[in-house]
Amino acid sequence: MTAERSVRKAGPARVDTPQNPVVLLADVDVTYGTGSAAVVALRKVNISFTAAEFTAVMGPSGSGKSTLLKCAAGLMSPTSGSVRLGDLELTAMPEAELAVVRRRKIGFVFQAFNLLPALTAEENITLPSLLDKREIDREWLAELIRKFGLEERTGHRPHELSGGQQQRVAVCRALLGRPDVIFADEPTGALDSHAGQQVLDGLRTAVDTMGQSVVMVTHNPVAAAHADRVVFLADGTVVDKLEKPTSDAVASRMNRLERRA
Ligand SMILES: Nc1ncnc2c1ncn2[C@@H]1O[C@H](COP(=O)(O)OP(=O)(O)OP(=O)(O)O)[C@@H](O)[C@H]1O
Repeated sequence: MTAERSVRKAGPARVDTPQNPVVLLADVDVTYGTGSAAVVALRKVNISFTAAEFTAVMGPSGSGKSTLLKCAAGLMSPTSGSVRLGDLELTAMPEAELAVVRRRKIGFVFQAFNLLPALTAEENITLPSLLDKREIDREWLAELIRKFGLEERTGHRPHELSGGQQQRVAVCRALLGRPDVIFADEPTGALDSHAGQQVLDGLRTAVDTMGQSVVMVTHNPVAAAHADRVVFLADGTVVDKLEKPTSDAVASRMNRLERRA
């Protein structure tokens, strides 16, 4: 059986949540290494992410943000607990099946853009769909290019684009396949504030007008203030949440956590 055909449905959810979550982590623990070298990176994390919701994940260095993102995106398996994407249980799913799930259902945006230098902006945007032998929705592609202000740049290669334009290409690439969720790891970390603002506005628009679920790790309170809520981690545990965050409120909670760390 091909990996595509064998992507399994999970059993009933173990945790009730008010809305149908796109991603649900239940009792997730992650320990790196063993014995005296063991590092506990996540402890009993319970969290869900829903459609049309923009979540920022914050916390001091080493608090477990990247580990949380990797588990939620099926890039690593937790030591124990459950990670569900819709009705798919990702833990213990064989890697070949996970790769298909990631390709079809998850969009990624990284700090370092990760564009292929030899390809034009448009080729970078369409590459994952082509590799997956999916037909390109040309209308959707044109709409994304327009929304992200890249009409004059589709034929340019990454080195001919500004950092902000490169990241907008990466966001379009993530959105083209209409993923269930987009995970963004410090998407504005390498950008100046104006370029960062454009990328964040694009993600915000994707949430508001396309019902996209976006989960973003950031160190920047101004970036986090674009989200609907901020989840704060400390020592591998969710210690706080802030709805409708302002950058001042986020900065003050982060100060408190950093003093504690
Ligand atoms: N591969 C690994 N092997 C051992 N320990 C690891 C590994 N990856 C992460 N850790 C440890 O797990 C903990 C959580 O790391 P993680 O990278 O998730 O934190 P973070 O909040 O993303 O940090 P930062 O903000 O500095 O990127 C840290 O103590 C880190 O040293």
